[in-house]
Formats: sequence, C-alpha cells, structure tokens
Amino acid sequence: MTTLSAHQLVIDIPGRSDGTALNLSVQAGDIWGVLGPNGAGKTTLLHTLAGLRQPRSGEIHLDGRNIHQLRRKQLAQSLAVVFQERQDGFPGTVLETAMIGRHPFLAPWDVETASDLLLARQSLDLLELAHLEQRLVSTLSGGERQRLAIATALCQTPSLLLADEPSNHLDLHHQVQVMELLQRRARNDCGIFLCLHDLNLAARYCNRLLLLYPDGRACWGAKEDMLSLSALEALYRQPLTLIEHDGQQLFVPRASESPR
Ligand SMILES: Nc1ncnc2c1ncn2[C@@H]1O[C@H](COP(=O)(O)OP(=O)(O)OP(=O)(O)O)[C@@H](O)[C@H]1O
Repeated sequence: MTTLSAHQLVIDIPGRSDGTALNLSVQAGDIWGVLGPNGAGKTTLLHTLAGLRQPRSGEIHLDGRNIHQLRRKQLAQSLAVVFQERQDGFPGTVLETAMIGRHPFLAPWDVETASDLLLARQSLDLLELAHLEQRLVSTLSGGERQRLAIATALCQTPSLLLADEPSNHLDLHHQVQVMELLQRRARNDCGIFLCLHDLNLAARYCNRLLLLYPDGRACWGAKEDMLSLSALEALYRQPLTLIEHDGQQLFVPRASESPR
C-alpha cells in the first residue's frame, strides 16, 4: 500500500514560529481533512506534502523514500494534486486537459494510447463532463473547471490524491458527488488528503482530521476525537451550534451577539 508520511514536519511560513511538528501518514482508506482559518497554512502544508515546497524542518516520505530525492515524474506516478488556483497552461479542450493526467506515464515522445483516452473519458464521465469533452477549457464555468481539475487528477490513477478545497465553486449536488467519489476512491485504493473550509463536508466524509491553528499549533487524529465543539470554536474563533441529524453532526455558525 502506497504511504505518504510526514516525520517531525514543520512547514515554512515566513515569520511564524515552528509550532507543532507533524507526524502523520496518508494511505488507502484515509480521507484526511485539514481544517483551519484563513492563513493557518493549509495550502502551504498541502504543497509541502506534495514536494512542491521545502519544509522548514522534518521529512516527507513516499513509501519510506524522501520525496525530495524522487524525480517529479516518479512522484507523479503515485501522487496527484488538485490546486486551489489554476491558470490555463495552454488553450486545450476538456479532453486534452484530462489527458494531462496520463503524462507521468508517457516517455518524452510518446503519444497517448487508446487506454489513456479511455481513462480520460471515464474520468470526465465520473465528473459529469463527458458532454463537454470538445469544449475549450477557457469557456468553462468555475464549477466545470473545478470538476475538470478533479477529473484530470483521477485520470492520473493516483494512489495518493491531495486536493486543496475540492468543493470550491461546486453546487450542492456536485459537492456531494465529488465527496462520494473521493470516498469510493479511498475505499478502493487511494489515500486522500483535503484542505477544507466546509466543516460539515469534513465531518461527513473525512475519517481523519488535522486542526491547524494560525500560530502553528496543530492536533490530529480520528474524526470522532477531533470534532469537539469547543476545539472547533477556538480554531475558527467563532461560536458554533452543534445539531445532530440522522446520525450526522452538523456545525452551524452562530450570529455575533453584537453585530458591528
Ligand atoms: N511567500 C510568502 N511570504 C510571506 N508569507 C507567506 C508567503 N506565502 C504564504 N505566506 C503566508 O503564509 C500563511 C499561510 O498561507 P496558506 O495559503 O498556506 O494558508 P491557508 O490556511 O491555506 O489559507 P486560506 O484558508 O486563506 O486559503 C498566510 O498568512 C500567508 O500570507
């Protein structure tokens, strides 16, 4: 089973003290959710775990090997990343963009095979984008682009998927569809690590949570141990109401007592 592990990891946020060194691992069956307020370092952590930023200290291993000693292509054969921000690299169609997910498996002058094309089409289908395969990416709506980024990552057939705010721009149907899709992937063969602002999606779909505070402190563990009302209120500096419905915990922000 492919495992991504952080060992005494301190992410590098300029001007911030080290905080808590992180020791955790991501593997098939896991859906990690990283929760924290704006600026807490969620994106920085995700980029650091993906090997795109150097940590301040500590190491990240992929199956026991330091990721900074692996070639990007080698890493990309196991690990896919969905970024929060994206620019159109080149003016491609939806299908061509999904096929980018196959590039880690191609030699420099190879062209995609029929099975690569099939994988790309299957990924688009899963994200309800099949009817748009010939559209230019520049013409897509925000939610369609987000789903295309997820489809491209799935087309990479990763054993580890790191996604920064995967529910961004998605309507309610697609939020549920994407989270259920990720849950199925996790059950099959994929370790998943998500930065999330939506506490209720995290409570429903993640099985492990990491709470990241703006001063660098962090705590992590099984979802059931981390979803404490007082800990979440302190994390977001926001009073919350907890509602239990159908066996699910729902967290609703309370209005300020003295609105300014
Ligand atoms: N190059 C940099 N120089 C100085 N500060 C930086 C730099 N890059 C990031 N930061 C700061 O690091 C902190 C963490 O940023 P990061 O994007 O990881 O937070 P986040 O938790 O993902 O926030 P959000 O919820 O707003 O997306 C922020 O305060 C940000 O301003």
